[in-house]
Amino acid sequence: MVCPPAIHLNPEKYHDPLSFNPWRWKGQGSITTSKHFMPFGGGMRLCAGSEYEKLQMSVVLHFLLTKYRWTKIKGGEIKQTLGVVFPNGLHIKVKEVNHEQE
Ligand code: HEM
Repeated sequence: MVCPPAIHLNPEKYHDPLSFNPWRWKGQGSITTSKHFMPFGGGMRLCAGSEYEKLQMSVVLHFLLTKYRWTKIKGGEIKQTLGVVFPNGLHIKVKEVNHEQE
């Protein structure tokens, strides 16, 4: 049995693991499951919804990032527990982008 958060937040494998840095996987190809990266589990218990979920997250993120602008108001401090939590929340203001005015 493995604990994915313990693996994903291992500073011996990932430099500064709590910082938001999607580029840490740049150039590594499309790794879905490895012994150092298993967001959807692995092996016989691999998440049955993993491909569907990756498509859904791509579509949702695409629209959230292209149609809206986000401004941080307060919070956002990360605390490492068994997972990653925001003890004081993360307050953001979301504004729809008006592409005609840009
Ligand atoms: C971001 C979203 C999701 C994440 C991070 C996630 C993660 C996981 C993980 C880590 C496991 C393995 C649990 C274990 O080893 O016991 C799992 C199993 C599973 N997931 Fe997901 N999941 C997600 C979304 C979904 C969705 C949308 C569905 C269904 C439409 C789904 C269906 C399942 C099923 C049926 C299993 C059990 C597979 C088995 O034991 O044979 N998951 N998921």
